[in-house]
Amino acid sequence: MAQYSRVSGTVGLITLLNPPVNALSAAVRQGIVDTMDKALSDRKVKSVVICGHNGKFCGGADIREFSSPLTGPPLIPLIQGVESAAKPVVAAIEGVALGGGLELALGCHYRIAHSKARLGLPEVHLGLLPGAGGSQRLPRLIGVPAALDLITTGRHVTGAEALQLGLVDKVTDRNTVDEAVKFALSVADQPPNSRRVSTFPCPRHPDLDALFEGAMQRVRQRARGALAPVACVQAVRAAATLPYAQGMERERELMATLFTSGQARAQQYHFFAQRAVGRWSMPSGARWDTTKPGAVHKAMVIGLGTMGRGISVALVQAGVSVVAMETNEKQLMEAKQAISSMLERGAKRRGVAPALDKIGYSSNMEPAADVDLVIEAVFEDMALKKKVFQQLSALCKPGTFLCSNTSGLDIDQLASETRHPELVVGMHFFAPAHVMKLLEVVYGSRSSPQAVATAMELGKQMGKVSVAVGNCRGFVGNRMLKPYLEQAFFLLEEGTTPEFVDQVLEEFGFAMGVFRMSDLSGLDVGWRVRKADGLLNASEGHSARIRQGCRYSPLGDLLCEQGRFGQKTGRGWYQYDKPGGRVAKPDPWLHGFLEKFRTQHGLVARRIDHQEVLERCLYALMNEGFRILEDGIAAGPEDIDVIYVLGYSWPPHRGGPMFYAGMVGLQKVLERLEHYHQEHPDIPSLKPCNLLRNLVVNGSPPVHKWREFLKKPQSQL
Ligand SMILES: CCCCCCCCCCCCC[C@H](O)CC(=O)SCCNC(=O)CCNC(=O)[C@H](O)C(C)(C)COP(=O)(O)OP(=O)(O)OC[C@H]1O[C@@H](n2cnc3c(N)ncnc32)[C@H](O)[C@@H]1OP(=O)(O)O
Repeated sequence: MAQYSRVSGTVGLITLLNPPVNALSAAVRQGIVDTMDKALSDRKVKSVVICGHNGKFCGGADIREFSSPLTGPPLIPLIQGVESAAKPVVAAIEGVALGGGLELALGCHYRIAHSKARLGLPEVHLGLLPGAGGSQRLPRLIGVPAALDLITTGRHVTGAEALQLGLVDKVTDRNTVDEAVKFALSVADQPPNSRRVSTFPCPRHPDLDALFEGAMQRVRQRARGALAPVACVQAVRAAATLPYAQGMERERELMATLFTSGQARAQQYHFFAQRAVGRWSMPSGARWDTTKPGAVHKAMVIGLGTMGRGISVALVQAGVSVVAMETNEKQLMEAKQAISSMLERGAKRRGVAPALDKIGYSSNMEPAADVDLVIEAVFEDMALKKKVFQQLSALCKPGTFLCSNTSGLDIDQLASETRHPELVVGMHFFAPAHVMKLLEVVYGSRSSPQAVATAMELGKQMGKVSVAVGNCRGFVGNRMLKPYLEQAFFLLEEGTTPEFVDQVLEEFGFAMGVFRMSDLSGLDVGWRVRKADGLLNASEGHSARIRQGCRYSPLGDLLCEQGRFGQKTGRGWYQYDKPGGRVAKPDPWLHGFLEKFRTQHGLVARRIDHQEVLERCLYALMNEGFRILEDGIAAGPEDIDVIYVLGYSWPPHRGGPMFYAGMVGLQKVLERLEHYHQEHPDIPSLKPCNLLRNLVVNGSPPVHKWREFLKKPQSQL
């Protein structure tokens, strides 16, 4: 709804009221129509101010309403009504003016913003475009290049930057509503005719064709198949080339296509899923809203390889004092330099001073006695990690939380090395740790709710989306990666090439196909794990392609034996111009090697098509996702989907693997898995899991209902 009052004698003040972000729900839209009528018909009122309740102007259209038929007054004519008002209307922008919120402000005749307010048109992240005139008014107000940037990236600008762009008329550090009311008094006698943005001509640009060609190329490269960024460029082009009314018609057409697309549904699901994962729970019944996190003022990071460095930077940037520890002197010196320059670059980007005084260094564990939380980031080796946890347990003051950045080792084993296993949790960061938004917080069977709450909260403080998951090999992300990688290897054995598999996966929307990804992260990483698991040697009398009773592909091991570790050695699944090179080129040696391998093992290469690559890789991954839900390792499909989109470059416009399974149709996923499992009975990951079968038997309910079919995990406390 919206509240109305008359202030300072002649100003009609309209306050949008819909906590927490004053989204433009049907009730709010009706409220605006009613209060505008009041203000315009009250003869004492000479000008109008629109503001938002509780220091937030407006977070945009109510996204929750998009899934049902629209009711209430539509936004486009509402904004048109504000713009054509005969009395001057001023938007008082505090907190946020996003999406439809900024479009409403663009319909006002003046915009006054707090310097710290955030303004933007982030619809592109929801699979949409600014569909209430934003794509047509913004270029008219700030010019085509700046509008293209804001609309295609969805980035927020501060009030201060908005002033530079010409998006707002005035910026203040004082009370924005008071300033807007003063401003409204000062323009009360000026007819707003010349202030209607829709009547502005679009500022001329010397070479519109080149500008739009360049923009289209850039968005297509980044979009990975998403429709919205492309439609955003098309809509702005309409603003630049057509009269306003025709531009609005084009905006409507493009919006209608996006609005009804599966992509918009997927991206909106992802928006809410990112927020839902914050409401975590544990099998014990402990929950986010009943558990208080411990305070973390000072933390220690142990091991300053790539991960430890990134984690240290993320902590310092979150305002936590850090002791960064590394026993290898050379590594320590290099880390100091690298961390300082990362902090300096980050501070420059954010326009603040680098907090170099927040970090100290040590070559021994002693400082652990004085910290609230430790994050161990040493080499991925259980014996080494156990030793570190034993030492920490002896050194740390009571109550210090002990966290491991392991990417898949058993948290319970680490906890059992300490005197207080309840203080131990996994904090699985993703590289680069100061950039990537995802954090998997892993609770073991004895982790206390407070330890989980502390890690979750610390992740949030670092600007991450934290997802709480149970303890199992590989946790959620890497556990699901295993069957996906396996299928890719098997497909090579059966006749395809790394280039074809990668092409199919990249066309699907992954930033990198599985083989390019594996070259980037290093083939030796998986090799070491397989070695530790005793998988490298075939048992006597068994085929080299069977290990521990299941089909196994030794291809990765054979490459490692040749010293082909990927980008770092200049050779892997592809070849590179030098060690450390980044441009992957097909490698004739690799193709010959695959042929030889097939001959040696009596395999006849067959033609493998796009559909088979996609189905075998993705459906095996999804099937593992269903198993994870069945095992209670993830509390719901949203947890898995957020992990995959934010940590494994799953395309956001496909929602995440579990959401995508629903889009494809659970029945179809089940049938195809059954088909492939029949063809390959020695690959257990292709055997459809019970939860998937159960969901299909129950009519394939939509993803938000799946939790009803999950067994309540039993408390192990
Ligand atoms: C059949 C054919 C028809 C075709 C024609 C259709 C034409 C339709 C015309 C429609 C006109 C479209 C108009 C417009 O262009 C579209 C939009 O405006 S889309 C919305 C754009 N806005 C955003 O994307 C902002 C989203 N929100 C945020 O980024 C953040 O929430 C925030 C505002 C920056 C605040 O961040 P925080 O303080 O961190 O808080 P949270 O993020 O945790 O949010 C708190 C709480 O609020 C919920 N929420 C936030 N924004 C919205 C919203 N816009 N709608 C609904 N709910 C919102 C959020 O989910 C949290 O709640 P929780 O999920 O935790 O319960």
